[in-house]
Amino acid sequence: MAADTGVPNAGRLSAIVPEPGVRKPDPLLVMDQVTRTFGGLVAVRVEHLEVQRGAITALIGPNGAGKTTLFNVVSGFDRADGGRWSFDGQRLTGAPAHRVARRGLVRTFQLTRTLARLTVLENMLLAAPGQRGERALPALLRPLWHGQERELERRADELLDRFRLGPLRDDHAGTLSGGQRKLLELARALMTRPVMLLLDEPMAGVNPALTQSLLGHITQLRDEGLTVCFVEHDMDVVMGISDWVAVMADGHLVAEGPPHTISRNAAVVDAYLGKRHDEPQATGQKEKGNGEEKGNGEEKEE
Ligand SMILES: Nc1ncnc2c1ncn2[C@@H]1O[C@H](COP(=O)(O)OP(=O)(O)OP(=O)(O)O)[C@@H](O)[C@H]1O
Repeated sequence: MAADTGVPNAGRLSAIVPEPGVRKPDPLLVMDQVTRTFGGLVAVRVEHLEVQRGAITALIGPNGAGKTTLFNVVSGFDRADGGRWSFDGQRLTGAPAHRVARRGLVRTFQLTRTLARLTVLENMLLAAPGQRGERALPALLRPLWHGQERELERRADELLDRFRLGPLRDDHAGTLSGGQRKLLELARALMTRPVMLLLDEPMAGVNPALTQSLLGHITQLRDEGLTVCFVEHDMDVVMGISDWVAVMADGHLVAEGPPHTISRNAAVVDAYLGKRHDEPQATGQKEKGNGEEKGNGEEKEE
């Protein structure tokens, strides 16, 4: 089990009482009374949630539980109706996405945001200034090729090699398979040298071989000190790499604990009872025959 790997901060979670809102020994992200409503619908009402530094935390829950909305709010891609949250001891409440990213908290999206008509390398470089206005970036890219941005290119190449995308650096992102796009999304997120990653369904639509590769990369990043929180529906994935699992249902945090305790938790069983597990999301639909999956060539921008 990942919690017993001897990774210091992740391992410290095993001593904690598994209950919703429990305090962690070394919390990096702390949320209090975070609320987001849409009309009359309460999408998120999380009283207290702490994410342990240096650990992999899975955020699970049935469809519509509020997981993505919570990610959106704390990463500055959506506004909250109330509540406060801090990162590394500093208030982060209401900060816009670019400022959140600059502070070291970077998120990826359910539908990969790689831009199909840019090359793999360009996709990497446009992540570098801090994930701001991607539409403005083609203009920004030109000066990137000169002067001080060489260092960014070096970092991009290093990351592409790490994720085995080096040979594809000059290909258009639209020609990558769905799984390769997921790898590119992860590599891009690392361009800003984040402290913590919020990954929204990083394995959705990815074939088993690439899932293993992604899991290996995420575990390795944790072992290097990165904090990871990810939304996932596949319980094998959750059990395989999580140090800790937080469970949401109907906007609330209903359970927390080490992965092996979660499936036996009554509140979790209640939350899932009668609810259907998610289908893989739109990107990376699997292609029969060669075990490799292809994207549809065009990315949906969010
Ligand atoms: N922009 C929006 N406008 C209206 N309702 C929304 C909006 N975004 C989310 N919701 C609603 O808020 C609730 C929580 O949605 P959210 O996408 O956060 O759930 P989730 O746990 O991520 O679900 P899934 O696992 O299916 O992605 C759902 O009822 C959803 O329909």
